Amino acid sequence: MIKVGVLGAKGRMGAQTCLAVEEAADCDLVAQLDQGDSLDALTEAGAEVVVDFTRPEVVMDNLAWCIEHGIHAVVGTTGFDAERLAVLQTQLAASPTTGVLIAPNFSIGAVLMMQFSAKAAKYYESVEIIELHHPDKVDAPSGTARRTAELIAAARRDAESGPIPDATTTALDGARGADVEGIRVHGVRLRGLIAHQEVLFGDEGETLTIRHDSMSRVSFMAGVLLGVRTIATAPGLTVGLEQFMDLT
Ligand SMILES: NC(=O)C1=CN([C@@H]2O[C@H](COP(=O)(O)OP(=O)(O)OC[C@H]3O[C@@H](n4cnc5c(N)ncnc54)[C@H](OP(=O)(O)O)[C@@H]3O)[C@@H](O)[C@H]2O)C=CC1
Ligand SMILES: O=C(O)C1=N[C@H](C(=O)O)C[C@H](O)C1
Repeated sequence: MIKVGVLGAKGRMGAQTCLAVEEAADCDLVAQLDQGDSLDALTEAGAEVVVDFTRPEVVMDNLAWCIEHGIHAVVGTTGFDAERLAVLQTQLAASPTTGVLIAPNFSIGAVLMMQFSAKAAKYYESVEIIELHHPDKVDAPSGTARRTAELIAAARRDAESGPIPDATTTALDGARGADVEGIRVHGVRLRGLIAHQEVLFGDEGETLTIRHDSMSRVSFMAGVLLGVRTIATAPGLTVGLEQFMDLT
């Protein structure tokens, strides 16, 4: 049995994760912590793996504590940039048997959407991303959109693609979205939505739209459990659930 602790257990994703871990025959939910709870409860309960769905402003402290105590971490919380990942690499170097997975999106379909988008990137002159989420989300653009843009930008660099055409010379603030490594990312916040993304590619005479929809938070749970089951075999830092999937 894998002893699992959940951070952010009272939140939307944390609560769903507690249910999924409780239902998993090979997992034992030993700690459910939220705002104000001491992390010491994790060691007291013997947690081997922590799942973090908290907030960008607290996740780094949680991870520093977990790494220091040799507890593996499966992380869905957003807010990771190159600087944060470098900090984690340094912390993990001092705890070489500990694994941390940072997964911008745990939905298998969303991972495939990102991978397909990276594959398509070199064939199209134009690309833009639209992410659509529930209005209670605190960060924009979404972690998934940022990661998708980074993967597309890397693929375009590798292919030595030219600049994306855009003749805009005057615009209202925000009209052309955020710029993530040269890729335009647009955010929608709408009651009724959960998590959705479209990646639009265009070239002379054709467009390609790759769309993914999470209609329920259950959609993230297969990925979370894959992370929980795999992380102990993957010491160090892993970014992206695709690293634990067979995508060959
Ligand atoms: N990777 C993925 O597949 C997914 C990632 N996410 C990401 O996960 C994160 C959480 O999303 P969501 O569940 O919707 O957000 P919620 O706001 O519903 O949940 C976050 C929970 O964490 C609690 N919390 C805050 N600080 C701490 C702390 N120091 N220790 C423990 N708990 C704390 C919050 O309490 P309080 O409200 O009192 O602050 C809240 O209960 C976001 O970054 C979101 O983008 C979401 C969906 C999927
Ligand atoms: O806050 C959310 O809900 C989600 N957050 C993640 C993100 O920012 O990409 C994953 C998914 O989009 C849901």
